[in-house]
Amino acid sequence: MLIAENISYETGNRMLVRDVSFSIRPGEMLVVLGANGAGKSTLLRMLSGERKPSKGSLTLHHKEVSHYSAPELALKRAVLNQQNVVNMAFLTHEIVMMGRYPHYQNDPSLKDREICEEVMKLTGTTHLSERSYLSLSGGEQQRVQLSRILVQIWDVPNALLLMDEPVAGLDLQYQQQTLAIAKALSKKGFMVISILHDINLAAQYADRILMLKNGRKWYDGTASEVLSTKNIYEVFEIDSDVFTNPKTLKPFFIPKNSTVNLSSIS
Ligand SMILES: Nc1ncnc2c1ncn2[C@@H]1O[C@H](COP(=O)(O)OP(=O)(O)OP(=O)(O)O)[C@@H](O)[C@H]1O
Repeated sequence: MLIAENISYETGNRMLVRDVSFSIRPGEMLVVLGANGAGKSTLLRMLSGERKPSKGSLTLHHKEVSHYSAPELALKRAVLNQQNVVNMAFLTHEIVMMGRYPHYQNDPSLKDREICEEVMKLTGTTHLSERSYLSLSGGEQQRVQLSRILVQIWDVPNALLLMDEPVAGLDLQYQQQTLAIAKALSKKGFMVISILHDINLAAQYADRILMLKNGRKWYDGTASEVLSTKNIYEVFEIDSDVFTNPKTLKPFFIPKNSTVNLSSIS
């Protein structure tokens, strides 16, 4: 279980995240929504252990995240960042195997190789295996990075999977596929926390949604509880209609035309 109690992050006299509390159990998928600059990535960096909260308590499986060593954390949680910079011409399968580094000393075992094969099949990247990572398209690179973090925790019970905009740059099929994989892993016992910008995808996949505004937790609940026209306006300053999808009974969001003043264009 991951429990955040009043965690804040301050840098240069600026509070980027303020007094956020929530918890997530194995089996749950939590989506974090909020406008640009709301503090979503900063929150995720605290959850991953990359940044230590300036205040508050953050425990993973009953132990403060900051008390885990880096190798210990690598065996408990995996992080898909917004940007993954790779400068060297690694082959795709080598990038994926990097996710297994925490699991072996010198050479990967048969199990490590089998996990990589299985995950690459799942993410539709097997055919890219022998290609140079640098020659891949943006969406293909994103799927390879997803594979890398999935192999890291594939065989770890109750692992924490953190994803910062995992569907950015993916086509419609792979957006659905990526979130379906994340959801299936949560049902298998993972704790999944993902930042998304697409409200309808959030409604479709999240067990719970955390809405952030100005670094604070604004709303926390199921899609039906938090995704209303009023709440969306408060958090994103956008007018919308929110209907109930008759098939899924989940909220369905349609934005209204932007009210931005375009007179300087005409
Ligand atoms: N090291 C830093 N020093 C000062 N300000 C920072 C620092 N890192 C982030 N910020 C600011 O903190 C705020 C929150 O940033 P963060 O990346 O967490 O937002 P976000 O919600 O993930 O945004 P986006 O949707 O644009 O990715 C932003 O205004 C950002 O400019």
